[in-house]
Amino acid sequence: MDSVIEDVRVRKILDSRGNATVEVDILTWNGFGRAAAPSGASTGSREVVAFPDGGVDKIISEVEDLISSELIGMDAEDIADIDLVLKEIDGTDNYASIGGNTTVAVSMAVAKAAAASYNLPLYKYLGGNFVNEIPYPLGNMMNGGAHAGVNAPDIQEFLIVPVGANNITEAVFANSAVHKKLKELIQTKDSLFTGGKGDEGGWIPNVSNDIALEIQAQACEEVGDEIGIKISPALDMAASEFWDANQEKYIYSQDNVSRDTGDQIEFVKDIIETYNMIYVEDPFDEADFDGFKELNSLVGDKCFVCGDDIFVTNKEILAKGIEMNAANAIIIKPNQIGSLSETYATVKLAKENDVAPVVSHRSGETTDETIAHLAVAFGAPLIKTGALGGERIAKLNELIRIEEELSNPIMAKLNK
Ligand SMILES: O=C(O)[C@@H](CO)OP(=O)(O)O
Ligand SMILES: [Mg+2]
Repeated sequence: MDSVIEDVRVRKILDSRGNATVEVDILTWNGFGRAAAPSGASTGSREVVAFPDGGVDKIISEVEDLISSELIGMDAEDIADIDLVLKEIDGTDNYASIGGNTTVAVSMAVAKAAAASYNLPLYKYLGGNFVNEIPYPLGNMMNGGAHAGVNAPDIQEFLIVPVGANNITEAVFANSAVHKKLKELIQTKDSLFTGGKGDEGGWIPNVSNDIALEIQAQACEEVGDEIGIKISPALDMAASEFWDANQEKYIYSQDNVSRDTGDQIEFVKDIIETYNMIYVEDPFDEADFDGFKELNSLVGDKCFVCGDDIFVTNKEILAKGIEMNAANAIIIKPNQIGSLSETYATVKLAKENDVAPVVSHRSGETTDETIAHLAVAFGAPLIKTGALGGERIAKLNELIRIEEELSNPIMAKLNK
């Protein structure tokens, strides 16, 4: 009764890139939930469709009433049933008619409304009373590729993990200290540096991939020494973006170098070993399960080899990855798959097979803080949600609040 849905509202709002996205309100007898969908720039080809032709305007004019007439009267606690209803309304297998961004915003708002109906925070409603692990934040320090402009490195994201942090506050401030340090270090290498930032708040330096890697490591070391905790470098290469299928090569335009798959395996392995990288995401094209498998067998004991575009939060595709031992971590982005229950199914399969779920933002975000709760509820060891910028700190500051609420919080175990 408390959680029976009484009203559904869908509105068009801005995302951090200035594009339109949907925000959904769910009102129950005794609660309220609001969630907004993010958008990617370097998307995997097998992600569900974000919006149909006609975009958010079509959702408001044609789909909102359809959804609200089905959902009003249903119990927000029945999230899986509601997700099925959304799938039926859509009628395709990739949310092509009403958009995975629409369905995921509804699905997350429903979960938040259910939690609020019982006066519970979302992480506790979904994860139970015993959850107490806080994920380490993968902080975004420098941007290249699809998240930056011309003359930037080809590697999309130079990330860090403050692995020695004892709590989330220490962790997020370590990340912001490295971000500040990098501004100084970039200035010594790039005389034309304007202080420009990419979509996720990392700096955009006009330097080679190698120099970016060097100053990333230097910043981790210097700040780590200053504050007395270990900080490890990490990457999201988003290699599908610079894989040339015709030439069968990875094209590093900034360095004037191209590498075939064998060279790429060597190159990435060398980076991981030289810089003690704790995490490398999408080091190969999304179709290259063999490249992933090879790298994972070489470095998987000391480094998270994480699949994003390759798995697109899809349980069936992850099952193939598990069978091949292609990765030991998976990016979890609810809008890649279109609903909370499908997201959970993928997380469950990952955890059952020792594949670490890494809950993640998108490059186009809003101030929605839901993924902070999902990361804690799912027991994710890592959360990827930038380091700075209003839409990024919305999640980080929510983690600080969650940690404060927990009676015996501990940082997650990374086992690397
Ligand atoms: O590649 C990624 O992991 C994400 C987020 O960092 O980028 P996008 O949202 O553009 O896919
Ligand atoms: Mg990625």
